[in-house]
This record gives sequence, C-alpha cells and structure tokens, in this order.
Amino acid sequence: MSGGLRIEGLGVSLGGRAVLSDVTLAVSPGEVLAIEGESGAGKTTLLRAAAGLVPHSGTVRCGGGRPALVFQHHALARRLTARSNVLVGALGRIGFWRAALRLWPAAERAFAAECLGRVGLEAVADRRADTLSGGQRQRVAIARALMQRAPVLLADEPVASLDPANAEAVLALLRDLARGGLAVVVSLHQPELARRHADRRLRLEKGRIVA
Ligand SMILES: Nc1ncnc2c1ncn2[C@@H]1O[C@H](COP(=O)(O)OP(=O)(O)OP(=O)(O)O)[C@@H](O)[C@H]1O
Repeated sequence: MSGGLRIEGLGVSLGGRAVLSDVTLAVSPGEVLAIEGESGAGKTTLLRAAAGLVPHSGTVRCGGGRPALVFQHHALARRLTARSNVLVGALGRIGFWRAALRLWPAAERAFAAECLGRVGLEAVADRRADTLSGGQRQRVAIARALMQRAPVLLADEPVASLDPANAEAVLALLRDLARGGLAVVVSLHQPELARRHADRRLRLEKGRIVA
C-alpha cells in the first residue's frame, strides 16, 4: 500500500478478556475516519493497538512508516516549552542523549517551527506547556505527532476535555491535516462532531465494529 492504514481481523485481550474482536478497517491519505462508541467500547485500545503499543492478533499495516498517536490528555511535559515538546517527536530520529543534551540539529528545529506553524501556534512556541490553554495544549500534541513525520495520525478523543469552540477548531485542524495528505483516525463519543468533521464513521460496540 502506498499510504494510509489498513487493519484486518484485529483482536486484543486484556486481563483475560476480549476487548477487541475481529476489527477490520482502512483509512486512506486525505481522509478522516471517526471511530464512535460509548465509554468502554474499545476506542482507546484500538488506537493503541494500531500504534503498536498493545499486543494484538490480526494485522496492522501502515504505508510509509509508523502511525503517530495523539493522546486523550495530550501527555505533554508541563515544564517544557511548546517548541521543546514538539521536538520530542523527533526523538526516534536523533536519539535520547542528543535530545537530553538539547543537541537538536538545525533541520529538526526548523521542522519543529514548521509543525508549530501548521497548528497555528508559532506565537506561543516559547511558552511553557503548563501556561497554555487546553486547546493550545492539544494543538502542541498534534504538532508533536506531525514532528514524527508519520503518514497516519491517530487521535484518541482529542476534544474530550475541550469547550465546544476549541473542539470544533481542533477537529477542523485534523481535517485540514488530512486534506494535506495525512490519513487521520479520530475516536469521538459525540456523534454530531463525527458527522460534521469525518469523511467516514465506524461504530464500536463491545469491541466489535457494528456500522
Ligand atoms: N489494562 C487493562 N486490563 C483490563 N481491561 C482493560 C484494560 N484497559 C482497558 N480495559 C477494558 O477494555 C475495555 C475497552 O477500554 P477502552 O479504554 O479501549 O475503551 P474506550 O472506548 O476508549 O473508553 P473511553 O471512551 O472511556 O476512553 C473496557 O471495558 C476497559 O475496562
């Protein structure tokens, strides 16, 4: 496959219980796929499995690299600046020690600035993460995912803790990023947001795709 994500027959068991069974889905570059479902349906587990963070059966194929995961609670380092949090996305390329010593290559610094620009946060690049609003933090988390140069972005309930205006803005941003060539999978439990912002929607119930 030339890009995008294809998952076939995915199964996950946690604590001896089947949490996901026979999940099959595909998302292409340029497209936003929403995964809907009630709390406990398995949305987080699906995205974590797709990102390679959870042992699973079945196959996950991601064309052009590994997917990048945007966590529900953004998982930023609170005391680091927005810029430094974004640079963390390059860890896989430059290695832990160079990162710890802040020896970021100029090209990575330039790319971090570009990623911050793509999420509209150039102006707060040097602010500490813990001084940013919830919406801004979620944007930094998205920029950090872009920094991974991943072809697929997996966003786990990225708007769960945002007010309606910020939720709209973050989902519109994900849609723009898809239009720029990424494949995007976003889990949401608000069907009206999924209807408005996703190209396709799938529903998970008790670990199975039902629609
Ligand atoms: N480490 C674990 N051990 C055992 N069961 C787990 C573990 N993690 C999750 N589960 C169970 O797997 C099921 C799916 O959880 P998951 O977090 O994927 O659902 P979700 O749809 O993302 O829910 P939410 O919207 O509340 O985040 C739940 O029943 C949960 O209790």
